[in-house]
Amino acid sequence: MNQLRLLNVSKTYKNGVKALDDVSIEINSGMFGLLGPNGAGKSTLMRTIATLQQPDSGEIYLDDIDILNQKMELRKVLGYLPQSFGVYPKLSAEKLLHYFAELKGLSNKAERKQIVDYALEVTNLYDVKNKHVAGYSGGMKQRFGIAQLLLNNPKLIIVDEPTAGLDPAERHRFLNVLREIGTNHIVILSTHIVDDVKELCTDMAILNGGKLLCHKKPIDAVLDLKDKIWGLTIDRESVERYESEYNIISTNYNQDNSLNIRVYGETSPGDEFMKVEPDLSDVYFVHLKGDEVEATNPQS
Ligand SMILES: Nc1ncnc2c1ncn2[C@@H]1O[C@H](COP(=O)(O)OP(=O)(O)OP(=O)(O)O)[C@@H](O)[C@H]1O
Repeated sequence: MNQLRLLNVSKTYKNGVKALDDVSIEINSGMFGLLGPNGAGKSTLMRTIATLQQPDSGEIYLDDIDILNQKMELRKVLGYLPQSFGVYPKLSAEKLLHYFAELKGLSNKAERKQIVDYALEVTNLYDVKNKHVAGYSGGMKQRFGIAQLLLNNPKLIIVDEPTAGLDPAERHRFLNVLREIGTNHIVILSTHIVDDVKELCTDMAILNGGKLLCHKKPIDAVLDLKDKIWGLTIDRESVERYESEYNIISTNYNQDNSLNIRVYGETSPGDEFMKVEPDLSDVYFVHLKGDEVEATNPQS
């Protein structure tokens, strides 16, 4: 069982943006979702763990590897899929993987074939292994990225917003690949898509403005909101009035002139509201909203 530990990690960019603000967290084997809006600091955190940039302060350990001081040790057991990656030559997926495996020092042909076949199978690319990677769709390229990092037999896999540009079918396939490898590695998936975490992750944290707002199993985080989410359908004209009177955490427009609002409250906000089952989106919005309120009234 592997464990990643971050202790008081902070980073302020030269322009004054505090991208990481005293982040401490422990992450164990399995699928971990790091959820946050654009600009939350997710990429900064992923790149820092991947040793691609240095924090201003803090410590990071993967088991007994001191990541910030033993970069090469970490890189040997790391698989990192960045938000966007390079251009591929016109080579088949299989040839390219053999080439990468050779670069990694796997000189024994039989061993190399075994790991390349495994990587192609896990990522569902075996049937298209003879096609040029340059001609792959976005989703296939993402899966190829995973195949490539599996050659390392990594203990820690980091994927930074991998589903952002994928169509629903490709996204589904990609998540299935992650699900498959998540069982025996630490896999950290950064995303702003709540459903990615909902469908996949056994543990998660929410990051906003460089701060960790919540670290919980999705199932427990949803349970915490039981009996605290209230729904109501209103017409569009009344939106502003409800917004000023209630703690609305999300709104969903219907095809007619109405919209469904969801309100957070320990008790019913009013007779017209109905108690609704909480879901992971509620968890996300309740935390982001709470953070916003705290930022405007820091002393309360
Ligand atoms: N090299 C940099 N120099 C200055 N500011 C930066 C730099 N990189 C990121 N930032 C800022 O730091 C904050 C966090 O950025 P980061 O890319 O880590 O967030 P993110 O959660 O990954 O967002 P996104 O989903 O948009 O990629 C943002 O305000 C961003 O503008």
